[in-house]
Amino acid sequence: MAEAQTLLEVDGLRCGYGEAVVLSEVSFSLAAGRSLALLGRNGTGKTTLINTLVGAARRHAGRITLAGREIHGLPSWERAAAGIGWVPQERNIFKSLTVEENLTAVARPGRGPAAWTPQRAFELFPRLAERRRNLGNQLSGGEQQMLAVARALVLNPRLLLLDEPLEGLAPIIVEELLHAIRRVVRDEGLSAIVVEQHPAMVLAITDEAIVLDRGGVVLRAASQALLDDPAPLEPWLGVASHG
Ligand SMILES: Nc1ncnc2c1ncn2[C@@H]1O[C@H](COP(=O)(O)OP(=O)(O)OP(=O)(O)O)[C@@H](O)[C@H]1O
Repeated sequence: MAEAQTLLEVDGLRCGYGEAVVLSEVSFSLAAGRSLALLGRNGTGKTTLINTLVGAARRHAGRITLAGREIHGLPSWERAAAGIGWVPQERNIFKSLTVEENLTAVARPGRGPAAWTPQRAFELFPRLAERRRNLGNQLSGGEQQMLAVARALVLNPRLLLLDEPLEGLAPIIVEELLHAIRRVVRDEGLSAIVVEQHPAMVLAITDEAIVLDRGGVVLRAASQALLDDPAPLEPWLGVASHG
């Protein structure tokens, strides 16, 4: 089998905020069509890593390469144009626009029948289709999260970054979101990095996992292997590795 093409390469990344260094040396790569769970205890720098990939935190050293192109010197909007789709923890949707306007305002044409359009996003999230004329500020937290994911999808990114997409949501919504994310990353093969503190759910929808601690990557393994035997997670996530 031919080796899958590398989509994202992070090499010797040192990053943080201002003068503060949160991650001292992070290196990993992600092949096209693969998905990665980004795990780690509270405050280990998961969000900082995502923010550095999109240009919202400070890179002190190291390289970030997307599809062979160095992007670490580019401003955020150029990274988005290069194919990075970002769903931040804060779900920054437009609250004074309708659901539909949130999608049409940012949609960018993709290639082929699998390209994401507002219509396809509504098929993925029927709850959003029902609320297409509602304003962003009339949505529940779960619906806002679905809209944030849908908005990232209609930009037709090459790489989707989801920062704790399940946090604080009701169980029924978590199920719906997981189902949708699985469809997008597993069935349709969109490359993705999914941040989570609690491994069980995210391991079930990703191909591989890395764990951050002590300023770098302390573990990398296949998600299925960690589901079968979570023991390697124990030193880094403690009891969380069971849940
Ligand atoms: N804007 C900021 N300015 C300065 N320091 C920050 C900022 N945001 C986060 N930090 C610090 O960076 C460190 C890593 O935080 P980060 O949010 O990346 O961790 P995390 O693994 O995503 O944690 P969580 O699971 O709680 O979201 C923490 O010590 C935090 O206090």
